[in-house]
Amino acid sequence: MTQPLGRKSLLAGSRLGASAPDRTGIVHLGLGNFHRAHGAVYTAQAMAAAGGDWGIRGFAHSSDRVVAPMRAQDNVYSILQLTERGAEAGLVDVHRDTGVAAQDPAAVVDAIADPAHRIVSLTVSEVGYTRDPATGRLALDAPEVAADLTAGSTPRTAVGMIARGLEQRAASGEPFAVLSCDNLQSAGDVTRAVVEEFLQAAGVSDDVLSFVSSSVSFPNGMVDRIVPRTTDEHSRIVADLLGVQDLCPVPAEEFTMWVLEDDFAGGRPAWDLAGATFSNEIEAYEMVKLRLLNGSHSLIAYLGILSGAPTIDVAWGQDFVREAVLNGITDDYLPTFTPPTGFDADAYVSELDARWRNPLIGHATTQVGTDGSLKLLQRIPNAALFHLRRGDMPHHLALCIAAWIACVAPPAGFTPEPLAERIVEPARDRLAAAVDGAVTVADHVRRIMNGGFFPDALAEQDAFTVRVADLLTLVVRDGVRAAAADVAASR
Ligand SMILES: NC(=O)c1ccc[n+]([C@@H]2O[C@H](COP(=O)([O-])OP(=O)(O)OC[C@H]3O[C@@H](n4cnc5c(N)ncnc54)[C@H](O)[C@@H]3O)[C@@H](O)[C@H]2O)c1
Ligand SMILES: O=P(O)(O)OC[C@@H](O)[C@@H](O)[C@H](O)[C@H](O)CO
Repeated sequence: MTQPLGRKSLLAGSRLGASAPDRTGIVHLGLGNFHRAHGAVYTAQAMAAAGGDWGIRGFAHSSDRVVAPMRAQDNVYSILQLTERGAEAGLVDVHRDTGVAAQDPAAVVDAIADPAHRIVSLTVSEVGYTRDPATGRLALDAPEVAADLTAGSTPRTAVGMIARGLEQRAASGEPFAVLSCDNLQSAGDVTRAVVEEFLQAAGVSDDVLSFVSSSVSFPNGMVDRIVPRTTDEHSRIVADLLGVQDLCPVPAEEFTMWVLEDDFAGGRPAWDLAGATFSNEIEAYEMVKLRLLNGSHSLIAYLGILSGAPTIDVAWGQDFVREAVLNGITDDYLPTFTPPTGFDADAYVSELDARWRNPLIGHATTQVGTDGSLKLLQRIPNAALFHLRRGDMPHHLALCIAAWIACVAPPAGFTPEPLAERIVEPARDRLAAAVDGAVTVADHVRRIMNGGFFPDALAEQDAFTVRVADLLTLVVRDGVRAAAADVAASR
């Protein structure tokens, strides 16, 4: 009989952060699995190595799915590391308080304003930045942003809560850092831009704007660890390994990486002692991660879903997927950026192969394929434009978009594998409205490419739209393997 997990229970395995004080120095927005297996672990390790009042006050965005079990076990939880050698579990004890932003958004605003806190970190997913896909700027017309900007309202979006928190904080003048840990290109710069756009639209004083520009830093960074959703099986393995019943364990691969700009206006934990790298080459690291890993991940996911593969390792085990992805890395991604000093592309790709092959991870293709309308923006347009502006066709990037459309906005008469229905796609209704009445696949694709789902610069590239349409036609008529074969033959 296993006992419930909590600070007072008998604990087995390694426990990170056990000696941490109760004071909190970091506010975290987005208490999902990634933060709990990445930033939280680095912070616990940094505190174990060097101390500091860096305990985390964590907020989930809207549901208590994670918060309720976290609270029931004193905010302690386990990481289940799924390695080629088998599973290993350890406990993380670094969250000192948890809550749900939607239930008490004012608490988030106050926590950001509280001078004791020196960092707000974010894993709110690409959706959480409330940006307009066509312009990349804060979506001032989106109903949730407009509501946050209404005078006297309590903000509910992540950007609104941060902006109002900084507005309050300006009174104390205490320096602060806003640290995005989402898969965004130039994550810090993007976050600063949307927060400042919010403050300007809200008509705050010049003093507040000058506080944010001079005393609040928005470091850029690259985050990497594959962290799937938790299943009952993960809980069972943790119970076996640790002898405790954890209600919210987090499964994760062994690999972990964090590269950051060292620009924390109010100080930071000793994350370097926990294995994080501080570098001035963040953009280069981001390119490697967002294009080679995330861009390829999307292609594996959509080709996998269209061929009935439920997980990344199963999709990756298919020759046509491996061929498309590896050729896509060589032809379409690697030429588009200057990698960081000392980067070894062959070694990186071989490590990716091992990570995607890991059968214990069970990373659902539908999880990776979720929110594609926002994720693909980080992974495809800039790389595609690099080639198109030189007169070259990035066939694999076109294939990725065609496969995404086949999954989430299939043309009339085409029904993708049932897995496709499990993809959470916030733009599904808008996509359906855009293609309503389309008579040909070419028309279907043109309406999407020109419908505000992609940056205008990509929408203007007619040849790319035509190539996406050709590939979608092949998917519909002959299947996804035929489309991938056409891409292979076009190299
Ligand atoms: N899981 C991974 O492998 C991984 C790896 C690297 C980076 N990331 C980054 O972390 C993000 C979260 O991943 P996860 O695995 O924790 O996912 P998750 O589904 O467990 O958590 C998503 C989090 O985003 C929050 N969120 C969702 N919509 C929001 C909105 N509109 N506004 C504010 N918050 C919102 C949710 O409350 C939740 O905390 C990813 O989108 C990605 O940017 C994840
Ligand atoms: O995390 P997302 O939702 O942005 O994208 C899904 C995957 O591509 C991603 O989670 C990777 O697993 C991760 O970025 C690896 O570090």
